Amino acid sequence: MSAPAIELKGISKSFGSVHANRDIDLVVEKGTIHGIIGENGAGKSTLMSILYGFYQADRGTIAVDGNQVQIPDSDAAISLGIGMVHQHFMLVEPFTVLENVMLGAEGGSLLKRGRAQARAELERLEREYELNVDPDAIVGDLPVGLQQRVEILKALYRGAEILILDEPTGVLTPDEADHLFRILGQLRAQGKTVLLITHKLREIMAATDAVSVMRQGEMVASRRTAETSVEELAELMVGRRVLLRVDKAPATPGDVKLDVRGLEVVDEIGVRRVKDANFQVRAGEIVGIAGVSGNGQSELLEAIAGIGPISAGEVELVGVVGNDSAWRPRNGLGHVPEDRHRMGLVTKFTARENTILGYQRNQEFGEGLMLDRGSVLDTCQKNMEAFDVRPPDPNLKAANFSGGNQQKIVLAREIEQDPDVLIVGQPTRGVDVGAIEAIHRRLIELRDAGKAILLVSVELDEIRALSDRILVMFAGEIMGEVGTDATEREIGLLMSGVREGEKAA
Ligand SMILES: Nc1ncnc2c1ncn2[C@@H]1O[C@H](COP(=O)(O)OP(=O)(O)OP(=O)(O)O)[C@@H](O)[C@H]1O
Repeated sequence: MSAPAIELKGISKSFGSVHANRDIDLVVEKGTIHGIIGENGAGKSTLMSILYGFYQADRGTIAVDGNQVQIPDSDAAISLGIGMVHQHFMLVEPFTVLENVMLGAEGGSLLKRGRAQARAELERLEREYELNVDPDAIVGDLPVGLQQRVEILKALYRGAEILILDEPTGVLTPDEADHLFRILGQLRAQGKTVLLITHKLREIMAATDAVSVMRQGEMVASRRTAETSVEELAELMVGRRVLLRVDKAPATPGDVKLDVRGLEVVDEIGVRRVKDANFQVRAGEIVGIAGVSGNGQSELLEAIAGIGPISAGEVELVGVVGNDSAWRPRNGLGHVPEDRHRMGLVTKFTARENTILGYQRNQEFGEGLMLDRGSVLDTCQKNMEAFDVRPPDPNLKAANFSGGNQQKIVLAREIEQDPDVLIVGQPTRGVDVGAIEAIHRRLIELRDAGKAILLVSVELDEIRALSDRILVMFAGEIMGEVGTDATEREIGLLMSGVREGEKAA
């Protein structure tokens, strides 16, 4: 048997007092897809960053193909055949696909190939791995699924034999995710090795050969995928049994709290993103909006939250305290935006500062221009406890929390303000199974306490588990409403733009 593609021994890494990685051993066999799972903040991204030369381990050794190596920077990783597909792509948007693939590969013999040869090589890679993208397309114009392919092509162009993917499906539609897994299968068939970080245990079960589990900086288990189950993996990750379904009593809806009438959103180039949306959300119910991402849900959510344009129609918060002011967060409307980096957090600010983002004018945080620092700190600590934010350090910059813990900071801020109406976009994106259980339970508690909740999620399972009624959006239009007993197929048809009566036609 050949040497493992990667063998890590005793890898440790601390950031101040945080032991992000403790004495980690890991063996990844060549020609396999190896999953890495673990709670938010378990240390997965840190470990992969060490392997890619972003961070240096404090202790421990790395062997690639049986040879012990040093990886001082990402150039060293690339020359060892290690490629990384980042969660947030590192592409130059105004450049073409070909230019992006060539960029940074200029140094060595790669550029000497010249542009024509580079194009030929790119086209060969595209054919070999089903990675079709137009080499002359401008990267900024491509949807995220295709941008991700460019990242993969870029790594392969540099000769990657080992590919690290950090939560690659978080931003993809289900079709794009399926295609990605076909590509990963092709890579494996050609003898390449894939390291896949994901929170989606179903993806682990469907796509990987082996899986390793991290918890609080340690590697706690490795399994062959065929010999484990979703339940066992969930328990290994969080150290306790996890309820993988949501228990809830039927809703008892009260008065209408959110009334959306004839809402239209037209974007700056004249495309109707939301078409004549009409619906209501009552106190004590969760209304879910299902749909493949990019079908107008984001624009709808932003229009209702008062941060996106409304071209026609009305959004009324009925009988909600302070509804006369234009300042939405004080009006009893909480908003968890879909994109926590763009809208939910200021990553340069500390967790404490992020606790009052958008709420800084609330009286409890001080009068006029004077902030009551004690009260802000107290709220931050309470929020961190309620949502199990790790580490519970109010003075840590938002950027230095793991992705899932950043999400918890945003959720805590919006939910703990006790709004009458809560609109929530992708609440569990990048969040681990244990935290998903807690977030789902909290949303149900809020519903049962009489809050009106509008939920947008591209995870159909999540929509079905939480919602009392489901609206399905397609191409900006609400195609129909279904109850919680609707089958996946029924919802799937509406999601692809087919109404019940239209099937025969
Ligand atoms: N640059 C940094 N400075 C300080 N602390 C950091 C830094 N990078 C990571 N950490 C801390 O190290 C720990 C591990 O974080 P890491 O991002 O590796 O977790 P993760 O398993 O990838 O989590 P997630 O699933 O939420 O993305 C966390 O407690 C995090 O706050």
